[in-house]
Amino acid sequence: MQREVDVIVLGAGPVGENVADRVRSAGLEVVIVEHELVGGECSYWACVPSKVLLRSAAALRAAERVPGAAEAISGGLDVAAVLRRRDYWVSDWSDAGATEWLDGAGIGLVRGHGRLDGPRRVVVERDDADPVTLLARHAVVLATGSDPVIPPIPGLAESAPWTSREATSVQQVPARLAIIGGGVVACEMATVYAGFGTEVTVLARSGLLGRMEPFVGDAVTAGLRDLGATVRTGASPARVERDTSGEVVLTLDDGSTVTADEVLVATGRKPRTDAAGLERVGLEPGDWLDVDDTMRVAGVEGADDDPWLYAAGDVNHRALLTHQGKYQARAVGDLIAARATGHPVDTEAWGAHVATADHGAAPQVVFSEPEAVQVGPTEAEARASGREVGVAEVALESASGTGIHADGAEGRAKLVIDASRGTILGATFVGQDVGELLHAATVAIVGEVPIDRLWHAVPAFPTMSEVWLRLLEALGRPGDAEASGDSEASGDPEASGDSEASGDSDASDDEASGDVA
Ligand SMILES: Cc1cc2nc3c(=O)[nH]c(=O)nc-3n(C[C@H](O)[C@H](O)[C@H](O)COP(=O)(O)OP(=O)(O)OC[C@H]3O[C@@H](n4cnc5c(N)ncnc54)[C@H](O)[C@@H]3O)c2cc1C
Ligand SMILES: NC(=O)c1ccc[n+]([C@@H]2O[C@H](COP(=O)([O-])OP(=O)(O)OC[C@H]3O[C@@H](n4cnc5c(N)ncnc54)[C@H](O)[C@@H]3O)[C@@H](O)[C@H]2O)c1
Repeated sequence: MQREVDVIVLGAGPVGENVADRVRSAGLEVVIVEHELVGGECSYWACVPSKVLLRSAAALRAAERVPGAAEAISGGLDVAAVLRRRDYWVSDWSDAGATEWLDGAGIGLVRGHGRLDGPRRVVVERDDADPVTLLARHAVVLATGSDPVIPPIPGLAESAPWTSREATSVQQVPARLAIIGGGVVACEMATVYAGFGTEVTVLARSGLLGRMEPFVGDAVTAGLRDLGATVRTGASPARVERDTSGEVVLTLDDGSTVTADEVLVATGRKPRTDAAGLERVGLEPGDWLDVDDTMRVAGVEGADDDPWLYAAGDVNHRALLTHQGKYQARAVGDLIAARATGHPVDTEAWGAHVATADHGAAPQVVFSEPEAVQVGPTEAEARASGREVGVAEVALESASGTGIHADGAEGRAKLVIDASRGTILGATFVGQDVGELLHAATVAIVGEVPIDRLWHAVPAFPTMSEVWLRLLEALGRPGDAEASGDSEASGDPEASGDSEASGDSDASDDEASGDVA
């Protein structure tokens, strides 16, 4: 069977769905191919279940930190209720609702495994029917996502390790969980399971969250230890074995052992391109797909003057984040539609048909204990790029809203500045509920808002956002002779109560630094 449509999208994760939605909204005929669940990794085994599993314990901890609310707590976390809430959010791993949405949007669905079979041609192998060949009049978009990597540690693959899938779809919570890795999945899952009362051991070969500012890893290490988790940095498993009793024994490179009921591998991702027919268009199966800012795949045989193959989301490795993949999807979907319908194409930086923000303006929230968020480069990355860099770093509790939010709240905030242009390059926050502080930083970076103008963006009193004011103070008032080298940031003169929690000026002085190098 053969069918011709305007656009074929391979993979119905959040990214594929958004590409299909954009081209369909422009009036094109689109078919999406999915071999598992419509909604993809994010909806059933990643973002959604992980955040639901994290939320209940975070809410409980938040209440414990506020006198008056704390006294009302009459028990511990109800893990069964948390799992039930997770089951609701993943629709019991049914994609009936998602397919209904596709139907309503006029997007065709072909269930089965799709692979490229030449230019503009996709073959879909189906379980319950003959293969179907799809031909695209305009474009094929690969949105096939990524899979977890299982590193070649002797015995690991044979020990029935968990990946993020088992960790997020758990029905029986293990008493002991060893986690290999120190990245985002490791930190979030350590937070989940420590919150459940599991004995968690994190084995990180370097520090935690090593791609963020160094103080982030320190804060999350301390936060996880406060939850009762063991965090071992500089620890690498040399051998893993599941013994006859079902226990997993990890022998580390220093000869010590860790025994657990399950071992979670959280050591990064690989592209789902090994069985996508890449070899039929001159690409290497198993590789990440190299794309330009319009998501056009580089190196496609015979497509130099006639682009037709695009890749968006995890599979292009620009940013392994749902929101960033969906942003790419909007850009490429609109680009394909514009080209197909003869409308102007805007591929200049920050234009409608490019994903410019992937370079240096992609925000990430790590929902660990405490939360850790970042947009743009770290100080080290900015310096390595050869820019003239300034920094401001203050304690989160220098804003009195932080202390009101939760007793004993602590955290840090840092801005990385392009000192020659007077704009923000990067921002990092760590502390309870800092996720909601991040978008202001993203807006300032994308908008290239001059720091002098940011003094007029007044954060409301007494919100945690007043930490922005503390950061500006650390950089110095516009026109101050020695503005940017000032290492003193004042606390909040309105604050009262315990100086450590409220951001009293004395408390914050030695916590703040402004520096231009
Ligand atoms: C535990 C965990 C938590 C996460 N939490 C967050 C978070 O909080 N926020 C965030 O922004 N990101 C988070 N991420 C990352 C996020 O899940 C991914 O960035 C996102 O899922 C990528 O979307 P995608 O559509 O590119 O790929 P996917 O969601 O993986 O979807 C790809 C789809 O393509 C299908 N497919 C693949 N190959 C074929 C083929 N040949 N034929 C047919 N169908 C195919 C797959 O079955 C799948 O449905 C998390 C990741 C993990 C592992
Ligand atoms: N909240 C969020 O935004 C969120 C949550 C979860 C995952 N994600 C995305 O999913 C992606 C995957 O997350 P991840 O945590 O698997 O990857 P990661 O790249 O964040 O971390 C991988 C970790 O594994 C370690 N590692 C790698 N190889 C190893 C080996 N052989 N032995 C021991 N340790 C090893 C690394 O040092 C690192 O600490 C991330 O890129 C992230 O963007 C996002």
